[in-house]
Parts: sequence; structure tokens; C-alpha cells
Amino acid sequence: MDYDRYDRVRAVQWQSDHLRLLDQRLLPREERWMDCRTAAEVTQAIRDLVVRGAPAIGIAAAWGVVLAAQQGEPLDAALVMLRAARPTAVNLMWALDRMKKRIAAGADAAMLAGEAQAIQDEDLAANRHMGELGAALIAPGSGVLTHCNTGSLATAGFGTALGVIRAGVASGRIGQVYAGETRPWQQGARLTMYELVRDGISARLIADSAAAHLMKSGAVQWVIVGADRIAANGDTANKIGTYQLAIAARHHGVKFMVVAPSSTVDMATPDGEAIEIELRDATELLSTGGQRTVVEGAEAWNPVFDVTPAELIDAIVTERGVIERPNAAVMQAVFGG
Ligand SMILES: CSC[C@H]1O[C@H](OP(=O)(O)O)[C@H](O)[C@@H]1O
Repeated sequence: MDYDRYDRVRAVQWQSDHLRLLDQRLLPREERWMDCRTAAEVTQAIRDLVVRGAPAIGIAAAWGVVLAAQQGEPLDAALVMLRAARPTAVNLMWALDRMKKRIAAGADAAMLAGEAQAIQDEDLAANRHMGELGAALIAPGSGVLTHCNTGSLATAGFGTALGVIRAGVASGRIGQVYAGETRPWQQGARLTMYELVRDGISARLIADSAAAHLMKSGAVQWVIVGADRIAANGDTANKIGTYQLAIAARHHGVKFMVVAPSSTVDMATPDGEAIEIELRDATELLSTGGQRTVVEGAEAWNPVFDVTPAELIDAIVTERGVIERPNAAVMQAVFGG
């Protein structure tokens, strides 16, 4: 199916000797680009969520290695620095491991650029394929709810969960899209709505706290989300708030779909308990748009991911196919190597 009319924003753009990143902290108010010329600048951009989204941070980190190689920096140090930028999304480590293998095989900067480009191109192809696989699970005229941003801004393009939504809308299977605002960073309100409006896809923003009420109304038949790390038993780490969506979905008979490329699957992590959950600065919770909204002296706890157990997931969609009712045995069969 021709998806070219859909949002083709490309948040990560390689420019032969620097990496252009669309600063996602400023969207939708302002479209400003940041030019990164060193691995250290890419590391900081990932840490500061200039670029964010599990696949996108892996792609950006791969280009960070290319920058280090072009400038003759010690590549081992660059790999360690980039790897430490954020702890939860395994795509970061997966991409850097791919670059490390090429370095060990003697790849020069040009060859490393080829590897980074391959990582980026493979992600886009996977997203297009997953979009069709996931959309095929959805009955015509369904309503869906999504969380955070899993679109072109979070990937090489088209998106994971948002790619399924794009394919589902294009094929008439999805009638109404709801997007959760995704406090505190508001990836849903600021980024997913930005992408869907640009696509001309009708979508309604809801407060995170309205999700269970929406499911109770019968307006949605699927919750469709992305992932940052899928463990060997199917437990899935994703944006904070995903776990409670899965609980409410199961209670209300709403199906729950996780959409992620195989670069998000981590067979070395046995289950969700072993996934490191990123804790970010409390000021992200105590302020909105840079303005403090909570009384001085107040404290906050700001985990930005949580883990949904496999038993609450009806389908995991990767480019290798659809896994229904995921468990350790089927994960091993598909991803065991
Ligand atoms: C396809 S993006 C996957 C995943 O990454 C996002 O996290 P963040 O915005 O903090 O980088 C979110 O958890 C998405 O679901």
C-alpha cells in the first residue's frame, strides 16, 4: 500500500560529516534542528531527549560512532560513552554492538557509515512491514488508543505502533484514533498529535487518567503501543503508564498490541524484573514547558518506563511476524538464534 502521503518527517538526518537532529523538546511549537559534530554531542542529545524513541536513539548512536571515526577519536571510549546515554531502550546497545563488530573487523569511517545507514534503512523497512502485519489484526471500523510517540519522530520513519495506526487507517480498519498525552514529557500530546494532524488522520487527545474510562465506554478495541525492551519471556518495558493501560485493557476486554522491531528484543534479559528503568530528573514532573507548576520544596519520583508482563499482552508484532499470547517458549523459537 502507498503510504507516501503519510508523515515523512525524518528526525535523524546524516549529512556526511555531521548529524542533523530535529529537536523534539521544542515540538510542536518550533521546528529547530541541532547539528551534532561529535560523539559527545550525540550522547548529550540522546540524554536530553533532543532525539528520543528506542529505534531513533539507536540510529543516532550509530552515527555518533561514525563521527568519532571520522575525527580519529578512540572508538572504544565513544562506544562506552554513547552506550551510557540512556539505560532502558535496548536498541541503543543493539546498534552499538553492530558498530562494535564492524570496528573489530577493521571497518574504516566510510564502512562504519555504511553500517549506520543500513541500520537506519532496515528500521524503516521493518516499520512498513510491521504496519501491515499489525493492521491485519484489527477488525474494520475499530477504535484504538496509543501511548507516547512511536511514529516517524521515534524511528527511521513511519513508526512502530503509529505505523500500525497509519496502515490501519489507510486500509479502513481503524475508524477512530485516541492518543494519551503521556505525562510528564507529553510525547503523545506534543509529538503523536503533531504527526497525526500532519497526516490528516483524525485523532483525539485524552488525558492519561481518562484511558480506563475510555475503554469502559467501548470506544476502543485495541491499545497499540511501542516498546523499549522486550525480555526473553515477552515482558515488555515501555513508556511509563503502559502497564496500567494493559491492566485496564484486560479488565475491559480490550486487546493489547506491542509493536517493535526485533532490535528491541533482548533475549539476554530473562524477564521484566531484569530491565533497568530509567529515572529522570524530578524537575520534568514538577514543571511544565519549563515553568514550575509545583510548590517549591516538593519532591517527585520520575520513572519514565514501566514493565508490562507478557500475560497482559495479546500480540507482539515485529518484522519477523506476529506472536500472539507471548511467552518464553515462543520468544525462544522466534528470537533464540
Ligand atoms: C518506537 S519508540 C519506542 C518507545 O520509546 C519511547 O521512549 P522515549 O520517548 O522516552 O524515548 C516510548 O517509550 C516509546 O514507546
